[in-house]
Amino acid sequence: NLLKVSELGIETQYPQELVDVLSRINDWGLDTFKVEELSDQRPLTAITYRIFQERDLCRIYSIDQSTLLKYLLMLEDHYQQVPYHNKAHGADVCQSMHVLLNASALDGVFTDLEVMSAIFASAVHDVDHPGVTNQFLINTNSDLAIMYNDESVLENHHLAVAFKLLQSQERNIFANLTTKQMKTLRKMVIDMVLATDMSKHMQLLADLKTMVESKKVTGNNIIMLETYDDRIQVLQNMIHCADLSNPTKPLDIYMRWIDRIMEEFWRQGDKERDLRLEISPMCDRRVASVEKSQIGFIEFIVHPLWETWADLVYPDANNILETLEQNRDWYQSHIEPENGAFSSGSITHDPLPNTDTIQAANI
Ligand SMILES: COc1ccccc1COc1cc(C2=NN(C3CCCCCC3)C(=O)C2(C)C)ccc1OC
Ligand SMILES: [Zn+2]
Repeated sequence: NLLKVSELGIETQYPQELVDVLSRINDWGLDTFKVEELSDQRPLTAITYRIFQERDLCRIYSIDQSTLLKYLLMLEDHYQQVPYHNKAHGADVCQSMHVLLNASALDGVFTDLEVMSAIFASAVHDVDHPGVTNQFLINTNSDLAIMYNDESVLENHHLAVAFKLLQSQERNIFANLTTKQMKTLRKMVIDMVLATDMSKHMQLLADLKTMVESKKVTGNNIIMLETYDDRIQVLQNMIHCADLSNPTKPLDIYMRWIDRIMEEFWRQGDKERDLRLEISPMCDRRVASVEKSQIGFIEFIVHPLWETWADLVYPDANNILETLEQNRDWYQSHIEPENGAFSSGSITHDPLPNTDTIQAANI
């Protein structure tokens, strides 16, 4: 088992099972929940450590393995125990990003430093998330909203926490980077994590569509990205896709993420009710329709994004888009009847959360 610990990075009573689950590190649909169970509640450390090994980043950047483990364990401990935005979500987005980076249309496009920045950004992107939205923090005059003047409040906080944890010598995984490399990494990580603010979604998607329309590829269909702006734009959309990847995963896994996000939004709704605040859209556990929320989420946000991403990296994301559409169809055919009673012979459905509902949610 000692060998296993150094290979896995964490202690576990199930080393072989964990090695087996992590052997799917390069696959879409790796079961993050299984990793969570088998790693003794260390999914973020287990997955991120495995990805660093897979990509040989410790050798390339002279990162001491015990320093990496110390940083990852400390980072993981700074994810809060909230229903959805916890360390399992961080681990899931990190592993999803790792797979997206492997698209053959992006083969050789990004440097090792850009790849490490992307993996690091994904691992840290929601650290110390309190389980409420930016709007809630603003509406309740929270310390965080005061600190960040209502602008990308959560995303600025995640970044500050992630970089502060690097400041101790025993956890500084980037100690052996040159000053220039560190400057570049820091800028890219900031740009990627800030792009996970849902209020930037429409602009990000519009820019991605423009890029797809003017897509330039090499002879063997590899995307050409000449400027920093083009390169960071692809990485920003990539982390945004990874963050919104739950509906593109196998249905049983997708459903477990839904359970978690609904509980987190409903708890916010409970807080808003107690504070006599207006309850955010779809956050009232007494009137919520899980199926309708998912259909609105996919129709208005997730599918438009993934359809455009699939165009950019065509045909590498076709299977992902296919699973998304199958999951959408499943929810469309499983909308629960209006609280059991049928009105005169026909089922009437409220219109799906229309765009002003989505707009109202300040995305
Ligand atoms: C419109 O969507 C919903 C509304 C209320 C309940 C559930 C949904 C759909 O299910 C998910 C939603 C999210 C998110 N939704 N949003 C916001 C929330 C405000 C409303 C509109 C803008 C989107 C987020 O920032 C994240 C990414 C955390 C993440 C995973 C989900 O399912 C696995
Ligand atoms: Zn996230």
